[in-house]
Amino acid sequence: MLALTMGDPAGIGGEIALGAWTALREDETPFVMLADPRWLSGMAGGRGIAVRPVDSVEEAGRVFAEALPVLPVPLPAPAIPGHPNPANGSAVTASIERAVRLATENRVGGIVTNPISKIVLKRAGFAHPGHTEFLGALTGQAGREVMMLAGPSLRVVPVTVHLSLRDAIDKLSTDLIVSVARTAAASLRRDFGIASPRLAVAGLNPHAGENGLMGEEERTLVAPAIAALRAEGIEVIGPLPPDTMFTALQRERYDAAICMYHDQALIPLKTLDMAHGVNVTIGLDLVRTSPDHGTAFDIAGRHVADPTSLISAIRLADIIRRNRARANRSHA
Ligand SMILES: NC(=O)c1ccc[n+]([C@@H]2O[C@H](COP(=O)([O-])OP(=O)(O)OC[C@H]3O[C@@H](n4cnc5c(N)ncnc54)[C@H](O)[C@@H]3O)[C@@H](O)[C@H]2O)c1
Ligand SMILES: N[C@H](C(=O)O)[C@H](O)COP(=O)(O)O
Repeated sequence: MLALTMGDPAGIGGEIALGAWTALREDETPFVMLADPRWLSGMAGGRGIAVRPVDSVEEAGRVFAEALPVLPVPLPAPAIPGHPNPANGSAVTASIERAVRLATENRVGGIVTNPISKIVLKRAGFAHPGHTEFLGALTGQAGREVMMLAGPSLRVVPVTVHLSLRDAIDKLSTDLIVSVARTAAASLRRDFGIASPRLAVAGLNPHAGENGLMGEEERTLVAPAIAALRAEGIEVIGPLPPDTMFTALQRERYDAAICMYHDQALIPLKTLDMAHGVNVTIGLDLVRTSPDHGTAFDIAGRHVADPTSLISAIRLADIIRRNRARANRSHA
């Protein structure tokens, strides 16, 4: 059993959750949603989908084939599609907190999060840049969390995440590149079952600096990180020119691309296959995945949102849960 959070109730989270339940109800990956059942029922009625408030994870397991089970998290204000309201921020974060608690108490095998709006939550007093950092704090493992986005033909791991480009470049360091890449290699082994992971590290500048002609960071920051990783026995190539490292031919050479900033990583991933991309938090004991898109306020309420990325996220959370259980058994 997995726990699915509510996300911003003015976004597409409810719609795609109903779509995911329809696709997965006969599957072996049941989930329970932590949300306001009245909000979900309002959306589900017109689509002939049943939503069932439940009191426990066990009850959720019993009803999953017939109805989308919901552990109630009441919304303080009405949810209007496309019009986010910071007054609902407390319920959005409560849903995440309860899901994490269920996971840390081993009542669920992992959590899948629906998209939140960072700016709306900030207006509601939320102190974290996004889920990734919030989950580190909630699990008592702050600083270990790393973002990976995984698609059918590419995995990317940004070294810096929700920062302006200027701040991201200032934050880059050899130590940070090494620690993020190390976490990625460990996750590829434990979560994705790749015994000898191959990493590719991107340069920061055009042409990966071209020997200092277009920037020094490849020589001063990235190359020393690659040397340190190789010294630890990790297979690494780079610094690669960022404009060509995502071609089909280049992608054959590695299992994950370590990227210097958010868009260097996420643009190729989402352009190649947004529907099947999944955001995975690696480095924590918690299993957490999420669709690779946001709240999509522009289409919320129209019932045109594609649930494929959420379905992929639920399936991947279950795969990671199983891979970790297998790895733990073989180490026992
Ligand atoms: N995991 C998360 O919580 C997460 C991830 C990304 C963005 N966000 C948040 O989402 C908000 C909106 O961000 P954005 O506009 O940059 O990105 P977005 O992914 O919400 O939307 C970008 C475009 O893609 C479309 N789109 C997104 N998901 C779709 C789906 N499932 N089916 C069909 N079309 C879809 C949208 O309609 C929009 O045109 C921001 O507040 C951001 O913070 C949250
Ligand atoms: N950077 C992610 C994306 O653009 O898809 C996203 O904002 C999610 O961040 P969290 O998982 O930390 O909320």
